Parts: sequence; C-alpha cells; structure tokens
Amino acid sequence: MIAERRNSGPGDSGARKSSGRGRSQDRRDEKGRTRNRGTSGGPRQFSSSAPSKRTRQADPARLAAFETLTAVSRDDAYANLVLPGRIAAHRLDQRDAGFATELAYGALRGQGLYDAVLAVCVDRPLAQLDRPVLDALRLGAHQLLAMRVPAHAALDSTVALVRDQIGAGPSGFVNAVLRKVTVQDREAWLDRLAPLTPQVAEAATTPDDVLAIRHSHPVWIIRALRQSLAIHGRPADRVKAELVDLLEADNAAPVVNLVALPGLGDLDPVLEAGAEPGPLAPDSALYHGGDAGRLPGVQEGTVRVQDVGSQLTAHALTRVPLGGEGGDGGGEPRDATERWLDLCAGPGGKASLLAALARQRGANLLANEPADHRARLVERALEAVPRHADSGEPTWSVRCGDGRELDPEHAESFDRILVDAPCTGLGALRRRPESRWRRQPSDLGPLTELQRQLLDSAVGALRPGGVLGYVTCSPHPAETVFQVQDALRRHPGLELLDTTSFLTEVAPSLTEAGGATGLPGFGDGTTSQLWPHLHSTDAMFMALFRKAGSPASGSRTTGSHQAED
Ligand SMILES: C[S@@+](CC[C@H](N)C(=O)[O-])C[C@H]1O[C@@H](n2cnc3c(N)ncnc32)[C@H](O)[C@@H]1O
Repeated sequence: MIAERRNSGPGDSGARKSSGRGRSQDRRDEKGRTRNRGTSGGPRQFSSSAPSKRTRQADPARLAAFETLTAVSRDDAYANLVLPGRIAAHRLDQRDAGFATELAYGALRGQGLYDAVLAVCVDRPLAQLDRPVLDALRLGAHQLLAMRVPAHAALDSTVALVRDQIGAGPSGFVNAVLRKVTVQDREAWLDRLAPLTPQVAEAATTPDDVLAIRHSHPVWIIRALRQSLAIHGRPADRVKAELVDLLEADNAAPVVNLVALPGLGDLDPVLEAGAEPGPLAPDSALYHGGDAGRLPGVQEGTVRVQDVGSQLTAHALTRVPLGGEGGDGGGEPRDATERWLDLCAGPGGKASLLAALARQRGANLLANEPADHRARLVERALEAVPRHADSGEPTWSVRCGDGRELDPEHAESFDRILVDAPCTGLGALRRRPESRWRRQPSDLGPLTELQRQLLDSAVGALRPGGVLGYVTCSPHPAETVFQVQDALRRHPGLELLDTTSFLTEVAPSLTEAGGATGLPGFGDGTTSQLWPHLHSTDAMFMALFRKAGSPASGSRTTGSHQAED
C-alpha cells in the first residue's frame, strides 16, 4: 500500500525546494480559519515560504494523478482507463508513473478514511466543496497518511498543484486543511475516528462502521463480502479475520498478471525481462516491474495482461467433457467442429484466450458484445489469433448485439458457452479503485435481472450435452450462488458440475491456498469462488453446468438436476 520513494522525484520535490526555510506556526484568524503566518514555533511540518517563493508549478506526476481524480469525479471516468493516457501525456518515466499510480489509486481507494479525516478538518460539509478542491485534498491526505512522502513535501506540492490548476484562493484553503491533517499520523486518526476499544476488539465482529473507516469500504459492501465468505464455505471461526484480510487485499495494488496465448505467445522473453512464472495458471506470469506494455509480445497481443482468475475460468470451461454425441464426455464421436460462444465478450480478455484455445482444438468462437465500442475492442483483442484455421474454417468471429436476442439459427447450437455477466464488479476492487464508491446497492436489482435473462438466453443457445460457464467478477451472493440456485430452478435440465474440481485440474495449487471454495448442497455439484486474500486473484465466481439431453458418461457429477427440458 505504501510507495517507497527515493530522494528525488515528485515525492520529495517539495523537500528540496523548501530547504533552508524558517519555522512557522499555525494561527487562526477572526473567522477561525487557519493561516500560515509565523516564522517561529515548533519543528516544521510544512512549507513556510512566502507565497511568491513557494513552488508554483504542479509537478507532472501529481498532475497526472490529479487529472485522473478529476476525470473520475467530473466525468464518471474509470481511473484505470484515464491514468495511462495522463502518464503518457506528461511523459512520466517508470518511477514517476509508479508514483502517479500509487497516488491516484491510493487516494481513490482510501477515500472512505480520507473523507472522514477531512470532514474533521473542514468547517463545512465536504459535499459543499468544489470537486477539484476535494480531489486535491484527497491526494494530499493520501500522501500525508499513507505514503512515505515527507509532510512538508506533500503539503507544499499539493498546494502548488492547487495554485497552478485551481487558483490562489483555494490553495490557501487547501494549505490550511492539510496542515490540520498533519496534526496526527494515520494511526492516531484511526484511533480517533474508528477506535478499536477493548470491547470492540473482543466482540465477535468489529462494527461495520469501524471497519468501513479503517479499511475504506462502504458498509453495504463489507456486509456483502462477509455474507459471501460465509456462504462460500469459509470456516465460520475464520470469517472475521478473513474479512479483514480481504478488505486489506482490496486496498493493495495488484501484481500485473500476464498470459501467453496458447500456441501463439512466448513467455520466455517475458521471463527474461524480469517477470516470474505464475504459480496458478498455465502459460502465466507475474510482473512487478511497472508498465507491462513494454514487455515482448504485449504490443502484438500474443501476451496479454489478464487477471489469473479470469485465465482459470476460460481454461476450466474448455476442460469439461461434453455430453452426448461428439463430446469427450462419453458419447459417440461427432464430426462437427465444436462451436463456442462468449456471450458477453467486451473488451475481449477471456475471448482472446478462448480463441487461442479454440484454434488449438479446431473449434470456433463467436464473441458477442452489444456495445459498439466494446465490440471493436473485442475485434482488436482477437486480432492476435489468426482469423482462419489452416483448413480455411473461421477460428473466431465477432457479433455486435444483445446477448438476450440471439438469432434463431443459434438455438441449441453451441457446445460451450461462457456467460461472463455484467455485474457489480465487487471482486475487482483492487483494479477499479473508484468503483466501491460508485456502485450502489440499488445496482443489484437491474444487474441480477440482466444476468438472469442472459443465463436463460445461453441455455437456449446451448446444445444438449453442451457446457455452460457462468462467471462474475463479483462475489456478491445475489449475483453468484442465488443466481445459480434460480437458474437450476428455472432449467431443471441443467446439471451443476463440480466446478471446483475443473478449476483445480487447471490450477492444482489452488487447493494449497484454501481451495476454490464451493457451495455444497447441489447434488455433487459445486460453484467456485476465488479470493484476492487467498489466491491473489480477483474475486471471480464460476459455476459450470451441463445441459442434459443425452447421457454424459465420464461426468464428474451424479447429476441431481438431470434433464426434463
Ligand atoms: C464482465 S464484462 C465481460 C468481460 C469480458 N468477458 C472479458 O473477459 O474481457 C460484461 C460485458 O457484458 C456486456 N453486456 C452488457 N449487457 C449485455 C447484454 N445484454 N448482452 C451481452 N453482453 C452484455 C458489457 O458491455 C460488458 O462488456
């Protein structure tokens, strides 16, 4: 969580600029506002230079972070999409890019704590502040409370940023507020705002509002995560400790996960460039070195940045024996090429891995996505995979349309379907730092309805004996296990498979990390839930089903939900 800085660059630019300055002390004016006037007093924590001599220009790394926060708050932008452009625009080198990333992402993730601190230091509700001013205050608070940036550097540089970008008046206000933040360190603020009294520490559960400030998550998400841990079979006596581990994992910067597309990408030069082999998924690597875009194969798209949980779900879908004729699940061999469908493909991460696997297996993939611009991203992602096999048969194609309205010709025609459903994304909070604040409980209703309809459409497009993978990057019970229970009720011909065994077949070491937890109670079938704090993946959920219709010998379940439709 804490970025270590060496003694040059944005982290201490203020330190260098403030060397040789005198002392200062806080005074309040007649309105109770704090001003920095004096030249005497205790040890300096902040700049006392005359305004005319203070740093005037925003440093580029902080500016990149500030522009990212303002795009998020003003335009509802996604930080992970905005920041790379700002880093490029300001030509940040690798180290400054790392600093800007930690600053922007950390300020967004930590907003719960920082706003609680700022609310004490500002004399009006934070909602009444101009948004850019609040963004700058959050950046300052993150530097002061979570980064190893000297207090005077954090303060001086943030004030300079505000003066440069917003104006002289707001810079005085920001200066006064941030000086109040520096009065105590992070631990003291936590003890003041979210005390762990002996009673609280001993209580069976720490109150959610205390966790919310200490770990900077909205209370409704904390409750959903706790419920999900319990429902997914984490041991009851461990749930309290695991919840804290999970919240902390959500606040840590994830390591870059890479995958070499099977048969197309080469991991060796990536490993030579400093990546290390990934312990979970085949052909995967972990990279701690910053911008993965510079690694061999990444520009060409044959090596891709992809969370290892996503990789595992794509592999698992392709491992399941098909039922009925033609499947390796036991029926008579079928001449036809396997047809695969990725129903919700944008922006194409899993589709590109599936297309590479399809190419190796002589299958073909239809990647469907309703949003035009995302369908174009899918097309671009798939370009790394030859469009046609040696036989001239297409390997993949892209359809731009609603997954609930597939063409009649697709009815009961696909052997394998992935429904990587639109969801709250509560499993990817590490990567999407603003999403925990943007998401609302009211999002669940429309999303679960859409998931239900997409599942129904997928069942209609699946041939008897075909395999369906339902995946969310959310562990929320409403989007995962309850959705599965409902699907089994609506489609008695669906059989829930032992998803955990297929995932652990792809990644045997999953079991060492506490297992891909499954929900018991559906015959022999299980669902699987991955966790950031256990597996260092996003909290991906997966359920594998097979559609009945012909016998599926070799199946790993006795199939308590065998065919009726
Ligand atoms: C979780 S994302 C899929 C991620 C993708 N599989 C990947 O690995 O890159 C869900 C996708 O579903 C798409 N979507 C939303 N509504 C849809 C619908 N009615 N039919 C099909 N896809 C839909 C969204 O646009 C989004 O691209």
